[in-house]
Amino acid sequence: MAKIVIGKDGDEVSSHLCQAIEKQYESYDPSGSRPFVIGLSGGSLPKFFAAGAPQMTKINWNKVKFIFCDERLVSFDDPESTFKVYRETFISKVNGVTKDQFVVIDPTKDVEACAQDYQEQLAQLDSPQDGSFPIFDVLLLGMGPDGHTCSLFPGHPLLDEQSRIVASISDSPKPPPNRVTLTLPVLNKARACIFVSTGEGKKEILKKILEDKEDFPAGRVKPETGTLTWILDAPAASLLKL
Ligand SMILES: O=C1O[C@H](COP(=O)(O)O)[C@@H](O)[C@H](O)[C@H]1O
Repeated sequence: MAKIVIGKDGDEVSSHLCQAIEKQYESYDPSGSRPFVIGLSGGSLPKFFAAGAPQMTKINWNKVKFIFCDERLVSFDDPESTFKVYRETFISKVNGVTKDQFVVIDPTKDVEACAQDYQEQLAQLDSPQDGSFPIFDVLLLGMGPDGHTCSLFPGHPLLDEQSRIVASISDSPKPPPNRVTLTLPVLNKARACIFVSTGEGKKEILKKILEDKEDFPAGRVKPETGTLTWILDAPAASLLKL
C-alpha cells in the first residue's frame, strides 16, 4: 500500500523527501563494507533533492553511492544530462560528496552498449541480490504527465522487460530519444521507492494512477517487499480524495 504525503510548497516537499531518505538510512549498517545506494531521477526531482540535501545530517555521505534510475545518452556538458544537473546543483552543496560517488553512464558508447556497460557497473556495487537482481536501498522517482517513470513510457515494449537490470531506449517519446533506464523488475526489488510529483500538470495523472488504478508505467512500481511513498505538493494532489 502506497503512503501519500503532501507538502504545501516546494520546501515542504524537500523536507518530506529528506525525511523519507533518512528513514530508510536507519535500516542501513554504515559499519559494513557495502554502500548505501540511492537511485536518482532527472526532470524536476533534482531541485527538491539538492535543496533538501544539506538537511540530511544523519547520513554519512561517504558511504553513499549514487546511481541513475535513468539517464539521457548525451555528453555530460549537455543541459539534458541528468548527471550534469546533479554535478552543478548537488555535489557543490554537500560537504564531502564527490563525483566519484556517482556511477555514471559512458556517453561515448552506442545506446545498447551503454545500457550493458551501466548494468555491469551496477553489478559491481556489492548490493544485496534477489536472484539476478540487485536490491537497491532507495530509488527516487519522478513521473511525467503521461504516467512515465524513469524512461519507461506508456505502451512501450520495455514495460515487458523481465530479465535485464538496465535497458536501452532509442525512441523515447520525450527528447532526447536515446536513454538508458532501470527496468520494472529492479525497481520492484528496491527497499524503498519514493516518487516526487508536483504541480498542476500532474493532478490528472495522479488521480488516474492513485485513485482510479488505471494502468500507467508509474503505477506499475509496486515494490515486492519494500516501501512505496508518493510525495506530492498541494496542486498535484488537488484531485485526490484523501
Ligand atoms: O524525462 C524524464 O522525465 C521524468 C519525469 O520528469 P518530471 O520533470 O516530470 O518530474 C523523470 O523522472 C526522468 O528521470 C526523466 O529522464
